[in-house]
Amino acid sequence: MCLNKVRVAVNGYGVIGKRVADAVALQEDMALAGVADVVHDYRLQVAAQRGFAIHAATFEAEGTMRAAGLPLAGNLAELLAKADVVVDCTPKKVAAINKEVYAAAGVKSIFHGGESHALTGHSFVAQANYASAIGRESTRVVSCNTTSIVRTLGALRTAGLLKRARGTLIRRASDPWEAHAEGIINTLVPEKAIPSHQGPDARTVIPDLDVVTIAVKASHNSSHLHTWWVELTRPATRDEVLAAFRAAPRIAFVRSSDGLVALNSTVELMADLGRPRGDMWEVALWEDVLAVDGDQAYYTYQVFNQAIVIPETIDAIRALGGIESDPSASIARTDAALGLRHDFIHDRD
Ligand SMILES: NC(=O)C1=CN([C@@H]2O[C@H](COP(=O)(O)OP(=O)(O)OC[C@H]3O[C@@H](n4cnc5c(N)ncnc54)[C@H](OP(=O)(O)O)[C@@H]3O)[C@@H](O)[C@H]2O)C=CC1
Ligand SMILES: O=C(OP(=O)(O)O)[C@H](O)COP(=O)(O)O
Repeated sequence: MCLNKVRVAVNGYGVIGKRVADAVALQEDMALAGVADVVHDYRLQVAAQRGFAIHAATFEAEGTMRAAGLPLAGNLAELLAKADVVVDCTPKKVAAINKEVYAAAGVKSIFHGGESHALTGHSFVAQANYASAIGRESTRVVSCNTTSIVRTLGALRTAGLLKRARGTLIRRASDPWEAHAEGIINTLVPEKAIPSHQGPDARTVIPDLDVVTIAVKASHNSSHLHTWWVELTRPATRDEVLAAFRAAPRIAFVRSSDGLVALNSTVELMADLGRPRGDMWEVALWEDVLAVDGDQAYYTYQVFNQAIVIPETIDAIRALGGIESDPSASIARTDAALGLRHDFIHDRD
């Protein structure tokens, strides 16, 4: 570590990588060593404008990036030489090949939800298992959907209320930047396997969760929506269930009565709040769409997939870097630096 700051490299400057780079730059205990990628279009040109040190991730990319006029600071090996931790944000299945490269360079590595649990043997959601990641060589920040599942079911579990949960995930078809290249129009596409992979994936973080998920791809690109039916350990009141969610980090209540009636409403709200890229890092849980009937609870929330894993990634860097042993302290530090809220409209604190 350098002057007690963890030096962080980001490999893959796409939807997740560019947000990780910005978030790292905001942390007082981290320094962004640079970013690497293989593309030379507007995405990396903007990174150059932001003053980030840009590296070519492959030999082939070096020539095309130079030819496009990108100010290259070096190759991937040179980036790794000035980093303590690398966050791999390359596309699914590319990342796995990189693991040995990182290990050989003596750099700790963080992967994302497109990779398997087996790649690192540890899957990360800060509020659930930060402590077991401290000092590890690598971990995997689970996907956006799985992160939301662990945050919300973890909240009910911490309150002693969770028996079993069944959820339906209505997934966005593509990310906005690539909507021209792939997408679904005027239909819904059920995922072929039940359970969909997110429920089992949540068990890589909390092994004893009784959870089943079904997923459907829909023809929008803004974010995901989950509906849940949860059997509680005992009859409870609506207020008790709300209190369990309120006590957990990174869950923000939204209300239809505030005009927040759909996925696009919160997307608009984030823009109005001046959030970078309109990002929502919190799970947005509809307070007035939550019902409890004896030992059965029903609720709905939104997962802004492009940003929800960013706070977790920052905490994972702190855990692997070994600079913070208290999970709550890391979560608080991350959330303050990024500006997470418990409620976007009303003062809940
Ligand atoms: N998108 C999302 O909402 C979420 C994604 N994730 C996970 O995050 C990870 C990254 O996904 P995402 O950000 O969406 O991916 P993107 O496709 O948006 O970005 C990946 C970037 O890495 C580049 N790249 C391709 N090959 C290499 C390589 N060999 N070395 C370096 N860079 C390379 C890509 O270039 P090119 O475009 O040419 O391929 C692209 O610029 C995945 O594991 C994904 O599952 C997790 C939560 C949410
Ligand atoms: O939206 C995502 O990726 P995608 O490009 O596979 O749709 C997030 O990584 C969530 O993926 P998940 O559906 O595996 O939880």
